Amino acid sequence: RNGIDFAVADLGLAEFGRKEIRLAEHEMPGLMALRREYAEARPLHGARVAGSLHMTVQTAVLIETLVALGADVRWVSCNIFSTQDHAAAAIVVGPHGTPEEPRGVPVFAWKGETLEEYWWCTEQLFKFTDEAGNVVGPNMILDDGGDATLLVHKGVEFEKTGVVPTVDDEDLTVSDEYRIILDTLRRSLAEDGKRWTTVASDIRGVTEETTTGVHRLYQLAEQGLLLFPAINVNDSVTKSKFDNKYGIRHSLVDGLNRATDVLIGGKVAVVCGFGDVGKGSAEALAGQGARVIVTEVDPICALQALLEGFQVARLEDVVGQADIIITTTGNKDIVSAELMSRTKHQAIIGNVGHFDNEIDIAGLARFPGIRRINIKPQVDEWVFPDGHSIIVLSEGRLLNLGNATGHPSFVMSNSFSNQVIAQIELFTKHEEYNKDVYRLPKILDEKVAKIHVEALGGELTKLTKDQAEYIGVDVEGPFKPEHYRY
Ligand SMILES: Nc1ncnc2c1ncn2[C@@H]1O[C@H](CO)C(=O)[C@H]1O
Repeated sequence: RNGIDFAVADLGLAEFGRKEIRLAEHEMPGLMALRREYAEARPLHGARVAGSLHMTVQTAVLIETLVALGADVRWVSCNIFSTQDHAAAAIVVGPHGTPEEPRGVPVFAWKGETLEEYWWCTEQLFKFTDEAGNVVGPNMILDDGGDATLLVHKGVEFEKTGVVPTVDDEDLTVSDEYRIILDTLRRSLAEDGKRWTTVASDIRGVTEETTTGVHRLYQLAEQGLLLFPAINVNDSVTKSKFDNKYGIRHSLVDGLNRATDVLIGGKVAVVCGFGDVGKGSAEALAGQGARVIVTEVDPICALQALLEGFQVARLEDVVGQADIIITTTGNKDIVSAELMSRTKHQAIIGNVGHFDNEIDIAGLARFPGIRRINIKPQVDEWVFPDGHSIIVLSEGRLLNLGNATGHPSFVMSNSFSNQVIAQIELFTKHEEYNKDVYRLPKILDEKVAKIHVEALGGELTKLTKDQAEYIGVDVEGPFKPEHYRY
């Protein structure tokens, strides 16, 4: 309808979504400041931004900021459970449209997608139309976890040989999801053997939201396979030291409460990983009165956990004591089916790492005699033959977004201010960048922080020139050397 294409759950939810977007704007001072700063210049005019990032109310404010700066946008969620349908509807309808005449942004996302639907949605990202009505690709990617970037890179790889590899149906090491990706690319190769090569040639760069997606980018860069420049937004200090830590401190408990309403106080909670996300998770659970045990591979993070007063142990040694197990590692194969078979009755197992490979759901489903009882959407009870059961949240996917609404607006304002700055940087100065992974300069990190300090009523102290010289910095910053760890 009205020329824009979309696939969302229910445009009738748009009015509700619009109300929550309006309230969220007040809580996202960084994005609103960037709209004011760039309203005239519209630096993203000509940008065609393909966004793969949880379609939430907070992301809706990000999308409308990109549009306010001149961008043409298409959007999907980066997770099958994280879409907030009322936010998706409001973005499609737009601030001036109606459900009958939507005039917003093409969105392909709904809460509860199948994996096949998820990858169909992701494919739609790459189908912009130019003024003449021709299908053209994006010239920017905004990614969270790297699935959009992966599709382009795998597509180009297979177009080089003209072959998409086949995988043995019995090969358990190949995930169902990867089989779907291969099928998607097999179909597109048959339709047009140069499609993804053409798409990649137009892309000026990608800006990546999260730890896991950043790992993938560094791996591609190290292998010399990165097809376009990338900005690592995750490692802006005002992203990872805020969103990853204080965002999860808010949304983990929100997810646990909405999913199970189990009292956390007095229980034993095992937090796997003590990075930024693990730190926020442990603090939140301890704040609710849980006795927190941390597992870690990194002695520095383990020492931090010990000095915060947490026990540090191996999961296999404490799994029998745990009432709640939360994975935050960004790694894979953390909680095996065998370990889950040894938990207390009705122990809660959940993940807040980006992908669903931290908890072995596939192995759990193959456990002899296992029974799955769906309690409600994104809450499953798995009953072992011995009669004890576990409660698994969001099928091992991000429970803060699957069982709740993710991080709150104020903390996402910090993250998304970095996203917008990074999009402007790569779109307008892409010739200055090689096919490598970059971070934003500290002075921009401090700019984002300053907006949010002032929004919370914080009063910054001014350095005198003498003091600035004494510590070897400029009065206006940056205030720390590159190697400083916050
Ligand atoms: N409410 C939210 N809206 C959009 N993205 C979010 C939200 N909460 C958390 N995230 C992001 O989700 C990724 C992990 O996929 C993060 O690193 C966070 O920045």
